[in-house]
Amino acid sequence: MSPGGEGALRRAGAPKKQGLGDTLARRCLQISRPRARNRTPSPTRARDARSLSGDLRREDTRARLRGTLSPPPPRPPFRPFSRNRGAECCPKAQDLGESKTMLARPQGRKGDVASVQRSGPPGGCHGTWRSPGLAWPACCQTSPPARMTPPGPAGAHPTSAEPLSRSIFRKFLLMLCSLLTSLYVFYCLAERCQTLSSPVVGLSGGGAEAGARGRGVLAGGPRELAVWPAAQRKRLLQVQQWRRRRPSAPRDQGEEAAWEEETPGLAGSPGGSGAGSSVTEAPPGTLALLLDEGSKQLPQAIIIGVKKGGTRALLEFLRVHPDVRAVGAEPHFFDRSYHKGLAWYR
Ligand SMILES: Nc1ncnc2c1ncn2[C@@H]1O[C@H](COP(=O)(O)OS(=O)(=O)O)[C@@H](OP(=O)(O)O)[C@H]1O
Repeated sequence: MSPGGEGALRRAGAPKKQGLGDTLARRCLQISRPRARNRTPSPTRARDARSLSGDLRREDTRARLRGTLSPPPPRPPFRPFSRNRGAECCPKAQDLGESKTMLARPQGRKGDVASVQRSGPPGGCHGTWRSPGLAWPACCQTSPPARMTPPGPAGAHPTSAEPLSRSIFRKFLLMLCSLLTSLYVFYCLAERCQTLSSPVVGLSGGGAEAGARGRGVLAGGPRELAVWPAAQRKRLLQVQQWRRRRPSAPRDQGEEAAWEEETPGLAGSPGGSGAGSSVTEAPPGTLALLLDEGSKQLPQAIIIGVKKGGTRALLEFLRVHPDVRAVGAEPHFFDRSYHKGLAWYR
């Protein structure tokens, strides 16, 4: 309304209204007129604004008493996963009929309460406040709502008991899994140790049990043989072959001696290597072979070569054969230790 609007109305002879509308119009004119000229705040304008808001409140109260203004709608019952959760949180918004506006268009999926929570303001409110002339409700700015737990019996805010128990349950599950895993690893290690310590016992194979198995050296068979180191495995195979090739019966002295000549290093023991043999009855070279001590025989072949002539490679190739037994390092007998004699060389 223009500054001269009131005078024009009076000149036109309009009846002077003493109601609230007239008062409001006059107040508005009084406030807007100096604002157009001078924008500096003055105590008079502040007083006018305060009295205007007081008038508005009084008018609102009168209207309520007269029943012209509808009473605020009742609050809906609590629904934990309802879309109107923002409105429940913000009773001010509900009073103003803005509950739908507050929940309009969250950033996440439609109806997703979690996404609605995420799209709220830093104060913790659920929705997006779309009314330009209204400020955020006080409850949204001061008290962010707890998660989707229902309120307590006294109507208090929901507590964080449920997430706490869930995290404890998760930790318990994690601990249980780690405990089971460590137990399984421990069991596997124990079984492995047991498997490694058994072949010496299997060598004896004494009595009827060994007889039932025939002439096997290892009680556990190839499974046990596989876990042994390569050198010992080869020794065991040698012993096994020696036992197979050895004539069992009848054993006359001549045949035995001939066979021992044929297989030096493996034979040469009066102890029985037959079906009922035990560790004590095994040929003397067997345990020594298993313990990698050697049988103190002179070599049957010697590799001679110049430095960098590939002698090491030749030795390794020959060592692969189960019937060949070679020394680990170069003995250097002929050039360094010849004076020590053949006893040392054996
Ligand atoms: N089959 C074959 N063909 C060609 N070259 C071979 C072969 N076998 C071994 N080599 C090479 O021989 C070198 C090692 O020889 P030696 O084992 O006699 O060396 S040593 O003197 O015993 O240390 C060593 O050479 P370098 O690697 O230069 O030291 C081996 O690579």
